[in-house]
Amino acid sequence: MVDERLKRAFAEDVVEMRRAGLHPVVVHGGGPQISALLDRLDLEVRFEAGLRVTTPEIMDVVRMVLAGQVQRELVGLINRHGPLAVGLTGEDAHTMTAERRPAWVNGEPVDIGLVGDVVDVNPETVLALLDRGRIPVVSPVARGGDGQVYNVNADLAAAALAQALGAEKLVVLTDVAGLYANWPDSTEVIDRLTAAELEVLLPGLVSGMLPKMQGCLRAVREGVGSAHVLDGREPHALLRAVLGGPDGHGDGRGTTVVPDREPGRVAT
Ligand SMILES: Nc1ncnc2c1ncn2[C@@H]1O[C@H](COP(=O)(O)OP(=O)(O)O)[C@@H](O)[C@H]1O
Ligand SMILES: CC(=O)N[C@@H](CCC(=O)OP(=O)(O)O)C(=O)O
Repeated sequence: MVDERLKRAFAEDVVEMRRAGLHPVVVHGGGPQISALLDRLDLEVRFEAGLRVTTPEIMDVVRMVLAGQVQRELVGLINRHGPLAVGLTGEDAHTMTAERRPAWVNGEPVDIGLVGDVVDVNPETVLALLDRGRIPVVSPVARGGDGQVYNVNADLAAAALAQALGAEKLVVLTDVAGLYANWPDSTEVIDRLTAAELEVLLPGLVSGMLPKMQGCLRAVREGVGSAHVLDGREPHALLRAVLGGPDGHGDGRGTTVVPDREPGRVAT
């Protein structure tokens, strides 16, 4: 999402999915763009357990960059192909409600400020947009029952929305080839694992991969058919994973997380 060519390819893929009769919903991030503006404003850029330490001042910047810059840009790129994309944040029509998310580092709780966990999703607005043939583009910002606005990690927001929509797939794009088995010592990608296998690996995961895989686990445990971590540096990785492949069910790249018992799979 910081490379013009890749951004255009992503928008094309989403439009192609729509044309193929699927109902894509985009939840975007923007960590690098937020960090760049914080730097310019001389505000601290700090992450704990893969989540940005978010003061009220930083929250204003997060919301401005996500809803005012990254989301607008994606909506614009998709809409080059027709009147398709409509942007919203989790705040709109209470699409997502958040609660302060605690973080633990080495077993100790750390204060990461206004970081939220999605505790409730009202998918009505997203469903209504899908019904009208639109492509919802959702920024991961949500209000709490306390009226406070929270910064939600994009992967966790996507997982919560996928769960509430009963999505067939959660697809997460990142800047590596997938979940590496032995990061940072090796770049051998784990191509497929079950929810139970992922649960075992989770405590050993660090930085941005932790919320990403927590999101994948949550999604497949809560009814999403499968979750995929793909290399977003490869143009059209999304379309290949969703429509490509000999069986029309992905091209086998990246990491796929499947529920513990896949529907239709016969136990042997
Ligand atoms: N096991 C792992 N496999 C792959 N990447 C990992 C792993 N553990 C940590 N990482 C780091 O996580 C990063 C992806 O997370 P993040 O930067 O938050 O991604 P995004 O911006 O795509 O959400 C990778 O660039 C890599 O530095
Ligand atoms: C709580 C938290 O960390 N929120 C993220 C929201 C954006 C995001 O998730 O962006 P990426 O997908 O590019 O990482 C942040 O402030 O960076």
